[in-house]
Amino acid sequence: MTQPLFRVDVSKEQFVFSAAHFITFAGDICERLHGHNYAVRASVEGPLDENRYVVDFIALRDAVLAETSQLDHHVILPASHAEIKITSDAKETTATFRDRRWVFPNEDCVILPVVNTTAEEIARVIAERVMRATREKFGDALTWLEVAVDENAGQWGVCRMPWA
Ligand SMILES: Nc1nc2c(c(=O)[nH]1)N=C([C@H](O)[C@H](O)COP(=O)(O)OP(=O)(O)OP(=O)(O)O)CN2
Repeated sequence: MTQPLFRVDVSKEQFVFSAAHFITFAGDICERLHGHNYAVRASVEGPLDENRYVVDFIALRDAVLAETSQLDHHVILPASHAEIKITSDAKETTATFRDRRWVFPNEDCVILPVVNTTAEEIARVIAERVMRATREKFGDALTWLEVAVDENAGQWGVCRMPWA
């Protein structure tokens, strides 16, 4: 008989983070700076442990919250975009795209290791960081971790990472 599959999902009001960003699309269209109230859901699949848990909801919740809290009330900028260039001095962070320029106080910015600050890429970064933070506690038996980021009331970017 096939074994049942188990999963836990955490999707909390506390995970909502308000942040500003802009992306490029269709080659060379660069959005204006704008904000979203991003929502986040995280899921983990695997066998049940001795508690009959996949993982403890609370541990997963706290690991996700640690990441979303760092993004709340910040401008999210891409570290690896081909044309959006980010530089920082002691005080300010400057983003440029061709002849456009945005200048922010350093403390208002979070620069993520992404090509474009899409919901999919933000989901990947959160997933990588949550996996790193929980790997020791959750062990090796899980099959995958998924993080979903909602940019605008039902527009989700989702990243599923093998628990390898
Ligand atoms: N697969 C993806 N598609 C799009 C993404 C994304 O991250 N992944 N992102 C965008 C833009 O960021 C866009 O700004 C989305 O914001 P939204 O407010 O939903 O766009 P609208 O222009 O329709 O704004 P309204 O205020 O709702 O009119 C696009 N696609």
